Amino acid sequence: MPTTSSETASSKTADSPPRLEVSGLTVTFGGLTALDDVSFTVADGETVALIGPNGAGKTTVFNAVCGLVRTRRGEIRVGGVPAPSSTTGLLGAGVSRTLQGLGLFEHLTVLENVLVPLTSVGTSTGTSTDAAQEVLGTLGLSDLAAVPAGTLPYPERKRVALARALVTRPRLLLLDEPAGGLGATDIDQLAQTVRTVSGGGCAVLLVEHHVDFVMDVADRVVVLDFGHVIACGTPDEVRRDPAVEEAYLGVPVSTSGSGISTSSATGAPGREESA
Ligand SMILES: Nc1ncnc2c1ncn2[C@@H]1O[C@H](COP(=O)(O)OP(=O)(O)OP(=O)(O)O)[C@@H](O)[C@H]1O
Repeated sequence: MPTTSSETASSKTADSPPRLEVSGLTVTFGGLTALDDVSFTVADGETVALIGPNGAGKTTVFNAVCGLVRTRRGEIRVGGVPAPSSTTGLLGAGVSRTLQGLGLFEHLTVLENVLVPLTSVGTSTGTSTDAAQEVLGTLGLSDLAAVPAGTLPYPERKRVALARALVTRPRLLLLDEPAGGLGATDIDQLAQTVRTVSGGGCAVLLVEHHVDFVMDVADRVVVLDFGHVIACGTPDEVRRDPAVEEAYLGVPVSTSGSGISTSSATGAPGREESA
């Protein structure tokens, strides 16, 4: 069997607690079970991708980690202790996230947007500005620091949102569809940024439909379908898993090269494409 479910949905570090540990997470919305007994971990320096069809429960995992939805059962631990539920508590625990909708303050400048989380945790003005300028430089945004965020093209706005998530130097970074809406050059740059961040010891959990990007950056992939973990493993293991092909990736059309190409030309399959 190329992959298993929750048994191997964990990283292999035994000495220290995982940066993120999700155990038996169950979330319901009225009569709908959005997540059912979901378990996985993300270790320091590891990049784990959550993939699955639309409505599989990926964003609900993020919202549960951030205390935005009530969990019916299960436990979420960050660095070995129960995850805080407030924004400031999460920032204090080294947790940062981006949003699918970016959530930028469009009338504020790029620099002001990036300063927001540092203001929330009471970092001094000088230290904040230095940190913000540094992350803007890293992401190639220095020249845009004084520009209102709402006037920028989508790829730049997306980088601003990433800069805002990185400015606190997170130990756990949650990225919600970071490659969505980006072209090939921006995706390559994003992949390099993710590698640099995880190479510095940050645990990265990303939700993403862009399969090629996922297979490029992820150490492990957790596949959700209808709120269940149906597979977990390395990108190659997950690609070869028949259950994943059936639920999400579609029928393989080529097995040459380093991995399997899927029938999706966009690299962004959905539930309807796997029928
Ligand atoms: N606040 C909510 N109230 C009711 N149902 C919800 C709520 N949030 C999510 N759901 C439902 O829970 C299920 C999982 O949704 P979720 O957004 O987590 O899926 P997803 O995998 O992130 O999907 P997508 O890829 O489309 O973003 C869906 O059926 C969705 O309609």
